[in-house]
Amino acid sequence: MNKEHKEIRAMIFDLDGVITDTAKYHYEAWKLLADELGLPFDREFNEQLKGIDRIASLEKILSQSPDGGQFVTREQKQEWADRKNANYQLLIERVDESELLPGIMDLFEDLLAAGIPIGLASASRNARTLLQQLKLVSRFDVIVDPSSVAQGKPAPDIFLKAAEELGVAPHYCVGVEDAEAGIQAIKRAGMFAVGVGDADILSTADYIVSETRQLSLERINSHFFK
Ligand SMILES: O=P(O)(O)OC[C@H]1O[C@@H](O)[C@H](O)[C@@H](O)[C@@H]1O
Ligand SMILES: [Mg+2]
Repeated sequence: MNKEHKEIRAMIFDLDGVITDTAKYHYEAWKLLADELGLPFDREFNEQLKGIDRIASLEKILSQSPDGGQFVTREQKQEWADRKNANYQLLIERVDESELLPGIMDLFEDLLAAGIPIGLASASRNARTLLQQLKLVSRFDVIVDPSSVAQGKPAPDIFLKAAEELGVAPHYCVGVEDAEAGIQAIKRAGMFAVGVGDADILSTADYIVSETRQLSLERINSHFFK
């Protein structure tokens, strides 16, 4: 592709840990369940669960048990996943606009002013509820339902679906993520990946900031054009 014609035509966001700090509530909700099941679980292990859907996350936790969780039935897994989700829904009940991460609203304003559409590519089935609580639903041109894609992150499906629904070719899209699995998904989709968080964990991103307050359209643009 001719570099001179390269420009950002869409920005596609993850939700948990990028727009709002719900990543901490996912951790707490899994921790409660893991403690009940007597399974080891800490913040370091939790890093592997970021971006990963509910059942796949549970399976990773169960893989820590002596038999690797291989004899757990589908029904039992569903029951535990539902229990984690009930824990999580209690924790997010009171989330409102005050829990928007710093700099996100300014970035959305800049995107709006520049006419760049915004998509949501969250693995969470609670995403729409959270966007409602954050009063953000109308900000998004596209919200992909994670149950509508065949494979979760790190597969590229959800980012590709967002780009398709926005009508923008992937190489004109920027994806923003706080999880390793999410960065992999963006890269596999052929998009420019912005990582928010630890540079060691997100090392395959094209541009990394440690906090959302450092995100700006101008800075992302200057790296996109490199
Ligand atoms: O259980 P939910 O709300 O559908 O979320 C699925 C996944 O959504 C992702 O956004 C989170 O990073 C994961 O931690 C979470 O497991
Ligand atoms: Mg995330």
